[in-house]
Amino acid sequence: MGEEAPEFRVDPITLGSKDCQQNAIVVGDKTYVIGRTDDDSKSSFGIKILDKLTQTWIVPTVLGAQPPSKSHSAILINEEKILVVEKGVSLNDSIWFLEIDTPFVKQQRKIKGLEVVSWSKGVLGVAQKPVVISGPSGVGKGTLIAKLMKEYPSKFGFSVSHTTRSPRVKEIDGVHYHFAGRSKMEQDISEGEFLEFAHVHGNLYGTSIEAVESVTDEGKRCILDIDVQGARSVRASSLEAIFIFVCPPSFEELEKRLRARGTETEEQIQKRLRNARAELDQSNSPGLFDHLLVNDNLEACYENLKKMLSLDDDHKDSDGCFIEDGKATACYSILSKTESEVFLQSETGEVVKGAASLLAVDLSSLTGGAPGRTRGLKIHSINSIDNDLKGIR
Ligand SMILES: Nc1nc2c(ncn2[C@@H]2O[C@H](COP(=O)(O)OP(=O)(O)O)[C@@H](O)[C@H]2O)c(=O)[nH]1
Ligand SMILES: Nc1ncnc2c1ncn2[C@@H]1O[C@H](COP(=O)(O)OP(=O)(O)O)[C@@H](O)[C@H]1O
Repeated sequence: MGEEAPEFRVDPITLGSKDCQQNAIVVGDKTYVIGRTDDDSKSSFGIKILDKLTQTWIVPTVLGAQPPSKSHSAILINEEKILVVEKGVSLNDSIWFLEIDTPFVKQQRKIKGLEVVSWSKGVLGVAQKPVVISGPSGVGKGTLIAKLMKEYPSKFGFSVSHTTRSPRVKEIDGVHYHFAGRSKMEQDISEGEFLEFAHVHGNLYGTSIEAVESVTDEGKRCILDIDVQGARSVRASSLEAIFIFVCPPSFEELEKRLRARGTETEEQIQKRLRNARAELDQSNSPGLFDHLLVNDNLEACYENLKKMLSLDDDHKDSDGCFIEDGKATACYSILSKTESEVFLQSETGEVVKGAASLLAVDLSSLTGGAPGRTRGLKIHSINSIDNDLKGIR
């Protein structure tokens, strides 16, 4: 256990009304005041920053879904983020990060030219790596993914992309794609809500962070069907994934499949075939794809895909990391912190079933962050008698 970090000062202050609880966190020349405010019976989190140099208050633009705005305690984790622990909600919903200077916040500050902070929800456990599947139009990506989802409905979940293209006859909004208007989609991209986006065959396509996170929240492994540009962007992002490129046995067979599918006009088919050549050329880009999969015989190809996925099966499902009864209402507040752990104490003093009156939150292997989730939290009980991680399934 390390020493208390001396440079982090936390001054929880409770102002006048019991409806307005605020925490002041000092970070260099700035003081972040995080407070619950009740306006017109609607409770929300207010955030203000006092710049000590200029003695002025700044109201930042706040990105991300905010915590439930019950009572809370807060502590500075490092110069990038503040941990906020909510009381009166389930333990699974109680851990949040207010990002004040992460790479995402820095980028958004630059884009907007404004002071920005962003919320990110803390999630226990690590998830299995998402699977990115790319390949030319008509090669059989959708067919392979549909087979996988049918055979393993509780193991895999599909990342539903946004697109500005029109729906095909059998496509359902929200299931195959989120069919979106261009201006709204462009605005959401500029707000930082997308993991990646690309112009493909004349339309805009993109993966929202929520599309991936919501699958992962369900404890499923996320599958992304995206083009090569998208795969490149995901490679460059903080999302660790495995990348598979599906190739046709020949260009002639690709053309045959595309025509047989009967979903595109001749002009659209020609455009897809032109783009297919470029995509096939890029499939060998060094360091981009982990696996090349030839889709000749469908059943044989599907078996190969399954083999590829089990090769990467080193991460266990995340449900092993949840505190038993993490859905029960909890009332923890921050007690202290070390380099990598924050200690929480139950305010009611009573032991929540499966948890404990004293918890250690291990922050050493956090991944992700605003505007999605911060994953990789580990929580264990440190009750004096019961020090054996009782309560961790
Ligand atoms: N970059 C990116 N590409 C996407 C996304 N969703 C779909 N695509 C790709 O866009 C291309 C066209 O998809 P679609 O219109 O469904 O046509 P299809 O490939 O002929 O079935 C395919 O290469 C998809 O992999 C996305 O969210 N991002
Ligand atoms: N191995 C295969 N052999 C023959 N036809 C295939 C094979 N895989 C897929 N198809 C067919 O090819 C067409 C294109 O497949 P699809 O999954 O829509 O491709 P993509 O999603 O890559 O655009 C579909 O009509 C599908 O039934």
